[in-house]
Amino acid sequence: METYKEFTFEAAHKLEPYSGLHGHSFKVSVHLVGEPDPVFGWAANLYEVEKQIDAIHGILDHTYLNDIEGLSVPSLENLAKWIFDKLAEKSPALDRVELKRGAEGQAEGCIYRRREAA
Ligand SMILES: Nc1nc2c(c(=O)[nH]1)N=C([C@H](O)[C@H](O)COP(=O)(O)OP(=O)(O)OP(=O)(O)O)CN2
Ligand SMILES: [Zn+2]
Repeated sequence: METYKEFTFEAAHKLEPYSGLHGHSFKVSVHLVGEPDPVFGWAANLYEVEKQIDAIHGILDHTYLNDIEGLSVPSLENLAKWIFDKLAEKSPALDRVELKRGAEGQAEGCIYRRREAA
């Protein structure tokens, strides 16, 4: 069983030497897997996951990502891993984080999976 929760945030960044200061709408999909609860069937209670997501949203939304600790180089890949690591601290069922930026049909993104964590 796999459960997911999406959230979005707006943020600015730069990635020298490839891009100067500019902004994006980011979309994040948080996926959770595990043994289903015998009563509710879920591997993770979204009510609990949403609390963790709200905390991360509060750190990222309407910010300059380069200024956030651990995000001085805010590529898609580093940002997906940063979100994964923050959520994994309190969400043992976390399996992967999918991160996208850009309009539907033109989006670019990356997926960070638990098994990549060393
Ligand atoms: N694998 C990755 N490659 C690159 C990344 C990345 O995050 N992962 N990032 C960049 C630079 O940021 C590049 O300059 C992209 O700039 P950005 O504005 O973020 O994206 P686009 O150039 O595609 O512009 P749109 O706003 O999406 O039109 C390079 N490589
Ligand atoms: Zn960018």
